[in-house]
Amino acid sequence: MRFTKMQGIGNDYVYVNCFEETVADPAAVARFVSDRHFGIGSDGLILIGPSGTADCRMDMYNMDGSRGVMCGNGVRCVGKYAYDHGLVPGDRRSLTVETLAGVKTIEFTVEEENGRFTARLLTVDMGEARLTSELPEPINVDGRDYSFVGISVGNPHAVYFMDSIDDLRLDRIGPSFEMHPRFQPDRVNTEFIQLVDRNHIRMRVWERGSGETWACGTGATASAAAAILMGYTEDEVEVELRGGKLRIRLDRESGHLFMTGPAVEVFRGDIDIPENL
Ligand SMILES: N[C@H](CCC[C@H](N)C(=O)O)C(=O)O
Repeated sequence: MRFTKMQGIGNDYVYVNCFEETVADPAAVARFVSDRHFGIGSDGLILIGPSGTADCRMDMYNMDGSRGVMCGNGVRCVGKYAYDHGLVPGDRRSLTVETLAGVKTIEFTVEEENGRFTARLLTVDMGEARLTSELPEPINVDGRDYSFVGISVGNPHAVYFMDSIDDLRLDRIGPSFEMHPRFQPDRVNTEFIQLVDRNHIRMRVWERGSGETWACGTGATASAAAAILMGYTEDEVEVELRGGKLRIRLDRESGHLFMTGPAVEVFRGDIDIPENL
């Protein structure tokens, strides 16, 4: 199976061009390729395929093989892949990607790299955020009291505003937030936010199905929406994550949130998928 390894501020996935390849059991392949010791190493698997309603389609699978509805860092990389690999005409500076959370429109700038034009900075219309909790809602996790803001941007997020986030042992506490009864049966992506000022927040994330990742585009979008809703920030927020920074902007007229960030191709390869996955 030919693949392309790409990352959006450190949130790395294995991408497969399903215009050319067929992946019979994406959940099993996601678990196999994501393994950082016995596979390629990634936060999951993303399939880029044909669409009847957009320039292409994105299907995203977490490290544990569970299917995600939407992936912010992933859809930027899909946009870059589609442009760089000629899935759309070279004079385009925007394209559409079909996802389980609807068709997303991406605008991008193009740079010349090694004599080729390539998309590097991309802005995604992430649509509207939907509040899924009280503002905020109290919760007890492992005997400790917290409060969270529940936000859906197609996929579910629970946003916790903390005094500090660097000392959090997400490897220990993350599963308790993901598996808390309040968020079953779907589980939830959990963001821990430290406010810097009215235009900057810092974020760490424990992702449903992937654990702590170095960035989460939908999580950054949900967190900015929560911070704006709570009155903590202005309508444009820089979100600093472990792997880099994203810019989230709320357009009050449309109610849509726009996420801007980079997308990088790391390497290409070919891997034999075992029969008995
Ligand atoms: N890393 C992704 C989020 C994937 C969400 C996935 N963990 C789920 O909802 O199951 C992002 O950049 O938005």
